[in-house]
Amino acid sequence: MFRILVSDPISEEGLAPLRKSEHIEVVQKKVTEAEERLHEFDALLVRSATKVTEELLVKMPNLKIVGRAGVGVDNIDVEAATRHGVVVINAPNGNTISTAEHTFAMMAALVRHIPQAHVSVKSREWNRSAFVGSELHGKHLGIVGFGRIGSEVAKRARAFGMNVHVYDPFLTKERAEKLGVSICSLDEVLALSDIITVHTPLTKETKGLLGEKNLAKTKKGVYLLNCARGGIIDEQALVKFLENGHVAGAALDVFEQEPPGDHPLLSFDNVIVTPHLGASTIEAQLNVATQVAEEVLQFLNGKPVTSSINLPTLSKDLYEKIQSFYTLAKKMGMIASQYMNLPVQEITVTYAGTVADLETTYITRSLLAGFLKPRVASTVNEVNAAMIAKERGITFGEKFSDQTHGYANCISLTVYGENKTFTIMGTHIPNYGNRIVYFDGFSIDFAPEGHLLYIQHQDKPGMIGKVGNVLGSHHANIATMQVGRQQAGGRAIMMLSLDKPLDDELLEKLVDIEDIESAKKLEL
Ligand SMILES: NC(=O)c1ccc[n+]([C@@H]2O[C@H](COP(=O)([O-])OP(=O)(O)OC[C@H]3O[C@@H](n4cnc5c(N)ncnc54)[C@H](O)[C@@H]3O)[C@@H](O)[C@H]2O)c1
Ligand SMILES: O=C(O)[C@H](O)COP(=O)(O)O
Repeated sequence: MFRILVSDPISEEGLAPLRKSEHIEVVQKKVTEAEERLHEFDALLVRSATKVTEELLVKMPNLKIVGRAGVGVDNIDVEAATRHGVVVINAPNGNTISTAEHTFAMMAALVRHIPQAHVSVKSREWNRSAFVGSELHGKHLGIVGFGRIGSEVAKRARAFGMNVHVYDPFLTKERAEKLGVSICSLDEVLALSDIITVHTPLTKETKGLLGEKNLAKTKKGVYLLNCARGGIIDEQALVKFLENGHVAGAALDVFEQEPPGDHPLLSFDNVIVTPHLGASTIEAQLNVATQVAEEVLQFLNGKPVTSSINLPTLSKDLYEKIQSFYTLAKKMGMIASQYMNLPVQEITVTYAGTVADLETTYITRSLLAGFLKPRVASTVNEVNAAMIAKERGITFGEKFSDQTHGYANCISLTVYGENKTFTIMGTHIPNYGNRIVYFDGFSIDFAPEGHLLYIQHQDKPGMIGKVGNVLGSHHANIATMQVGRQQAGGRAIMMLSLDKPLDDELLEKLVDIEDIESAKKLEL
């Protein structure tokens, strides 16, 4: 049974596919109400209210995936989730239109004083002269952050006859041209705009981006909007600039603390507010819930997720192409880790042939996870493998080569320990499977799976029989056997696959055979 905790209000209709599955239990409860069962859940679905902290992750040792039904993941400690091997996904597109529309509704309401006029009329007043507004037409709109929402706001602004100025340090000239906007510096946007709206994520760089220093660069009488994240416009600075009359008004959907409590901003008549409603439409909620539910189902079925924050994302198509290499790489990592049973400083993966054209980051992560698995007690997977390797002082890198050694594709792994280097090479043969074709100096050909026994010995007649005798007399059945040697009468190897794991006593008996140099078992 796969258990999912839904700790914020998420569209029931969107989650229906999860509820339908008999292998899934969906529990709808706040984290605080589910304290006693936290350790059971495999997945956690949230919006912006639940804070996914390290402390919560520790209480949820079974957690594998956090799904954010929305865009912003600033309520999730992604680094901690990565460390715990927990995949974090979001639903980045589902609420774009709703939030852009909300921004626009706020903008129109702000410059036409609609909320204030509404309250006045409801109080039985009829004061037309108190609410004279301004047109949007012909005004200069500054957009800070030109991603999904920023660009949708721009489209609507142009339809209203506004002049749009955009600041986004990551926006390419080509994309700006395609979207019909001119890229400006932040200072230009501040100086030119009658209205400024922010649509960036909340990051170290954007926190307080519109603070005292930058607000001082804006036009007197500027209107400000924040439907992105509380804190991008510094709230204290905003209070100051409202008090001195420099800022004509502000529309805020988000706050540094939510709910904002008795915040001084709420006492300004020219500040209009909504309680983080940007994504609160039936359509957006259905979209984000559906996206997250589909992703969780994918994950549950061992398929790739497409909107992960802490994993390279893969399309279904690409996943199908890399799946075999992904498995091959993991097994190669596991073999290397067990074979090189000593501290390792460096790992290099070389891709050649058709595999070199694929998303190798994913394959490398799989290899690292396979390598680390026998060595770390905590969960290790593609999500945290790179981080754990780094923490353990293991550097790793990818290389690309033309040398396919006669195969259509080839993955080589070299592991560098203090006094030993180990190289293994694998290939995937369509309709045949994964094969290891080179092992620590020997050409060989075996399938990397099951209970393997690797023996190094002198190439002498009768060695196979001696090994077979010892194994047979202890009821250890040999499924397959591959042999290799560097030269006749020199060093040779056997790679056997057995029906059952070999016990250590038997391993010692094998090493005692004359001319056997070493015997190691490899569990894959
Ligand atoms: N109010 C709501 O309910 C609501 C709903 C959805 C999204 N949001 C928030 O809106 C914001 C934008 O969402 P989106 O989906 O458009 O995200 P997005 O990732 O598509 O766009 C963000 C843009 O900000 C730009 N950016 C990053 N750092 C910047 C900086 N220092 N200066 C200027 N630009 C910078 C990025 O290049 C990107 O183009 C996010 O903070 C998101 O959490 C709020
Ligand atoms: O980042 C988002 O998607 C929005 O802020 C929406 O947040 P919500 O899901 O809590 O409404």
